Amino acid sequence: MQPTTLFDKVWDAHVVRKIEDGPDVFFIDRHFIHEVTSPVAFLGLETRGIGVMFSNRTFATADHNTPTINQHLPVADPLSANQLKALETNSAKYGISHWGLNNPKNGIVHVVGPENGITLPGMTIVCGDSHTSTHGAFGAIAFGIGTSEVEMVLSSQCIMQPKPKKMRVNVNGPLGKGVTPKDVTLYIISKLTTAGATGYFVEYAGDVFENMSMEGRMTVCNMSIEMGARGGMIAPDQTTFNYLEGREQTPKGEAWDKALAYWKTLKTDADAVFDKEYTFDAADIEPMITYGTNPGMGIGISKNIPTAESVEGGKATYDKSLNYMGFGEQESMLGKKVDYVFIGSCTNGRIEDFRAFASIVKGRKKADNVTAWIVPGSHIVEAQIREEGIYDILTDAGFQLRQPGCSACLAMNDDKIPAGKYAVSTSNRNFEGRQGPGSRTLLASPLVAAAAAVTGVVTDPRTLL
Ligand SMILES: CC(C)[C@H](C(=O)O)[C@@H](O)C(=O)O
Ligand code: SF4
Repeated sequence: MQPTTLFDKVWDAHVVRKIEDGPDVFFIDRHFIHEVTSPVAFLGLETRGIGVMFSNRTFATADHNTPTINQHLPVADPLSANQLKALETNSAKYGISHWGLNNPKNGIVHVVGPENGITLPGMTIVCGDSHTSTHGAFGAIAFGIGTSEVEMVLSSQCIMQPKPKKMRVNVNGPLGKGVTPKDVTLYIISKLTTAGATGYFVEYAGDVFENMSMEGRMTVCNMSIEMGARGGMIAPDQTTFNYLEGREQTPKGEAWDKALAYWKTLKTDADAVFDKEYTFDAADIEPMITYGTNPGMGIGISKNIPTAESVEGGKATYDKSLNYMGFGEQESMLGKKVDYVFIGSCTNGRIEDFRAFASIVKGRKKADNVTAWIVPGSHIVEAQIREEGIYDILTDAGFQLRQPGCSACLAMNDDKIPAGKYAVSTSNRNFEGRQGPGSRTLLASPLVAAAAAVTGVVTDPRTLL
């Protein structure tokens, strides 16, 4: 038999119909929806007088427009309130499970799916949201779709998709002190650029990923789309199975054994061929930070901002970007003043991220010049933060814990970084105005965020560990 990749195995198992010279008709196991990209899709169903085909394969959670304080109060912003209401009403109308504000299972869609065992290996998963790639950490094919496709999946549980090309990114060797999964992904994107994986679906392989926790794998797969990839995935293994076993919606008893036997077959065969392959050495990766306005503009924290010649997009893009950020060519990032620190988002809003943040904060104090937004990815993460004593470490240091949501990741809610201010952020995008009009974002890991939060400037976390 022809050796095949993990991606092919999962893809081929879901093709409902092959269309000659056209996209495959593809079955979707799980469909996540949130308040931003679903209202128009539901409106479409209504206009056409059709319903939702598999409400039990569809899951709704509110995250983008939710406030992160006083969630028990009515949502003040009328636009946000409307979106949230629409999600609730549509879910009720079509019998879709809905985790709205104050539901103990509420949180960011890409955090709650895996946490509740809805995301499983070998599945196809979509959501009207680009960071759906996160779920690929479980060996699922997961990707973002547009609102018209949301309508298509709601009504037919299928989607039309051309098969992407395949890329493998290998990273091997032990990771250095203070080097986290976020640094691995920012490093890969800095090497491949934001367009380097356009048209590809990426499999991450090598011992760095084999030794990584599920939280870390989710961070890496989450950021895949920032290098243009359709999605990213990692073969399921014992770490995956341990994470999933016993979660609310994972199969139980005999069904678990049967699922497990199938999941164990989900790996790339030894001689399978990829359209493109990259291999990196873990020893070359340091804690990373971005200095520009796309996620590919990242450097090792001890390095200087590169010259225009070495940057994707050429001098015009480079100058515009540095001008927006208020930085100069060849400057060091270390010591730059920080106004805001944001830890959270579907990239770094899981328990392991708060553990990392607390490991630096413990016994130190928040810097006076820093406003910190500490935002768990879900209520379940929030509960873990309290149970594990992280809450006490944070409050002793002068930090406040907020309630779950996308928060300052994209500022569709009240958490906006003011114009001109610098934010060290554990999220995934540093585009102009992403965290609020005129805001300046430095993407980094939870360790780098913590180091900035206690010193008030960009600081190498290795000096505090
Ligand atoms: C609002 C939503 C459609 C968007 C996305 O697709 O990613 C958001 O989650 C983001 O991160 O920019
Ligand atoms: S946390 Fe950020 S990246 Fe993730 S879904 Fe929300 S807005 Fe998008």
